[in-house]
Amino acid sequence: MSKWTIGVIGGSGLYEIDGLEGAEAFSIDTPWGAPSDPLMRGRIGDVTLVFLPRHGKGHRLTPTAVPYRANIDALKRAGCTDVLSISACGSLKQAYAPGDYVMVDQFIDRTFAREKSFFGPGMVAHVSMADPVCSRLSGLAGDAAERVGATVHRGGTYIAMEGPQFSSRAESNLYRQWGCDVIGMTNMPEAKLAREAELPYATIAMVTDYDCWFDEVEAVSVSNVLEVMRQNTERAKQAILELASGLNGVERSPSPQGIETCLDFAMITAPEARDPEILARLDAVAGRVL
Ligand SMILES: CSC[C@H]1O[C@H](OP(=O)(O)O)[C@H](O)[C@@H]1O
Ligand SMILES: Nc1ncnc2[nH]cnc12
Repeated sequence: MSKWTIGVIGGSGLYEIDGLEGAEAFSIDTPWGAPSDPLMRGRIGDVTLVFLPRHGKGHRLTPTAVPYRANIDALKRAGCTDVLSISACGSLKQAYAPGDYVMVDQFIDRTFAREKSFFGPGMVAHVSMADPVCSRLSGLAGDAAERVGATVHRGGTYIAMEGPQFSSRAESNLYRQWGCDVIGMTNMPEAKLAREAELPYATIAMVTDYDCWFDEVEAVSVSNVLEVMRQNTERAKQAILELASGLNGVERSPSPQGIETCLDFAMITAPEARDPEILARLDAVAGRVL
């Protein structure tokens, strides 16, 4: 029977998870450097969870400095079948209030100072990002969050900004005009890299603030983000455990969107033109097809 191994990337305010059977910390080195922190593996029944705090324990890493490639490669090497991100975000819509969860299904990537691909000169690949989120994982995570009492909005566009500064009011209003629902600094290039690694990815965007467009409410600051996260972290942890409990004993079939085989249609470099050094670095991410 095929089992679930869910990688969980914890965002701001979520640096560890407890309540797992057989929990053990472990380190993985990758061809892309070290991940943000040692990983933690544990089980709920026959479901394995692998936890990684995105910014490292103590929140050492800026959104720009998060080693996104190493993190995704490490989760792949750890045997993850799926990756769930938990992220703090600002709301760009009045109806998405602080404390609510948004099950993001689209992204706009406005980051510009990050490595965004495992591929490059000597091994070129173009994966589709038309549907960047695994709808099955997102649906299951949203259901689990609802079961532990969260207000969950299904679907939403997350705009990823470079940061680390928050947006100006003009930017915040522009993103609203673009139809974005929430804003954060980390889900790109994470979602792109997960797709390149053929890992179904979903994110629970936990609204912590109204950014700075809403004149009736104080503009975002770290202290209001952390205050909402403090109230919400326990529920986020419960949602993760509830997701795993719900999948205990459930056979895992491949993602209905074909994400685990997306590299079949993505690689374009002729075999004789491939650079062996890059191929060696792709052993975990693209080993299935190389
Ligand atoms: C502490 S507020 C800004 C910070 O929070 C979000 O991070 P994450 O997605 O890891 O929860 C946001 O993207 C910024 O990095
Ligand atoms: N308003 C906001 N902008 C960017 N990242 C955030 N993370 C939490 N709130 C945010």
